[in-house]
Amino acid sequence: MLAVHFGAGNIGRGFIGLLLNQSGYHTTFVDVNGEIVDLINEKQEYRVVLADQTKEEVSVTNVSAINSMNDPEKVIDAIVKADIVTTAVGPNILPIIAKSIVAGLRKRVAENKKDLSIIACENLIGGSTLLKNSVYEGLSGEEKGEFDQYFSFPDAAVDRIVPNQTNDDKLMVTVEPYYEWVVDQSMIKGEVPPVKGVTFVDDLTPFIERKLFTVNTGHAIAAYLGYHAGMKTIDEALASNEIKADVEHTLNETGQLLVKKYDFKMDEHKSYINKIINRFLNPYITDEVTRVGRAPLRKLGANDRLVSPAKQFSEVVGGKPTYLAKGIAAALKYDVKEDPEAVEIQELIHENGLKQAIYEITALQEGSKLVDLIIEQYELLGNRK
Ligand SMILES: NC(=O)C1=CN([C@@H]2O[C@H](COP(=O)(O)OP(=O)(O)OC[C@H]3O[C@@H](n4cnc5c(N)ncnc54)[C@H](O)[C@@H]3O)[C@@H](O)[C@H]2O)C=CC1
Ligand SMILES: O=P(O)(O)OC[C@H]1O[C@](O)(CO)[C@@H](O)[C@@H]1O
Repeated sequence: MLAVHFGAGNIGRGFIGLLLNQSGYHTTFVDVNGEIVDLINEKQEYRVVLADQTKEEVSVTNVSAINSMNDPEKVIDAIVKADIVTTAVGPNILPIIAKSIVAGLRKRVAENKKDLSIIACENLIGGSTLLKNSVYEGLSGEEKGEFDQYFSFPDAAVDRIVPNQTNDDKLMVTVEPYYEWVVDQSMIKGEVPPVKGVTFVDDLTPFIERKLFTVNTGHAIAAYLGYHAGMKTIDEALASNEIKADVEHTLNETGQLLVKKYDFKMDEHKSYINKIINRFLNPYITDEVTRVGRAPLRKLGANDRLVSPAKQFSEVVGGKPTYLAKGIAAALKYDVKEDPEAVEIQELIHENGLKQAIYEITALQEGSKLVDLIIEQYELLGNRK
């Protein structure tokens, strides 16, 4: 079996590539990082090491890689032959890789007409659907009909913390032991791809919201408040009782929302929250606040981990989501010079004023009480230490 995976980065090698290998696939990674591509082709294997006391090491074999900048035709041919296509490139890159995917799928329709699932493993709601929309953009009506017949873009939720890697061995990836990969099987046409470790469900929404609004919300709050307090890493941030309490209060807000919306049991959800906070505290992982807080414009988007639960909290639970608003305010103050999205946010605030910038970034509407709450928290936060 052949898997084509876009993005040979941390999650690509450390999570998706690992499970594909353990499920018996040969994985062809597609990436634009020439050094990583060459190393994968030279070594044909890499190591994944668990970040716990065991430091257990697993070897991932049966791998190759294509540099999509140099060999776009090879990518197309790999898609024609693939039994599954997955991605972990970052949400902003999905429209870029859609171009090679559409070319590969067109050739596949012409040559073998076999069913194929294309699964985006990114931190967002409806990632595969977003990729599908980009793929379908340039198709004729007839082509859309053919693609609908053979190709599925099931949405997925992926959860495993893989920090930036600092190993001498450039292919080795250190990962936390925990993982969860949930795929919406109701969106799959034909056979469900046999990937060990994937949970197939008929309705992904509760799973993706539970994960995004707990793991990713909690992590983002720790990152933005940590950065604001002058800290470099997540463990440093959570060593502050004040920030840890802010994370807990925020997850209590998202927890109230999730419990009410999906009828989760409160005690079970509280255990889930505790498990997540313990994952953030993993002493075998050093995770930079600038990695976890990266791309703040995306993270402040209407459907992402901060604004979406804050909006829904007011509608579903009622009352003020004070701690979510504090996290949003901290994200608006995140001014890392090396992060283009952080720079853009600061420019928007500078040029248009805070209120207009919030409307533009979050798509919240004029008159929203949440905007007033965010501004209140923004002022309370003061200057960065
Ligand atoms: N690192 C983590 O703990 C987790 C990350 N994710 C998600 O996985 C995705 C990837 O994240 P990471 O692996 O951390 O990032 P990363 O930066 O380590 O990996 C991204 C890879 O995509 C490659 N890439 C960029 N443009 C490309 C293109 N046009 N074609 C092919 N490859 C391209 C990069 O060269 C890089 O190797 C993101 O959406 C992230 O939200 C999800 C869960 C956990
Ligand atoms: O990958 P993103 O969406 O930029 O955000 C970083 C988040 O992703 C993770 O890497 C894994 O879910 C978390 O560590 C963090 O919450």
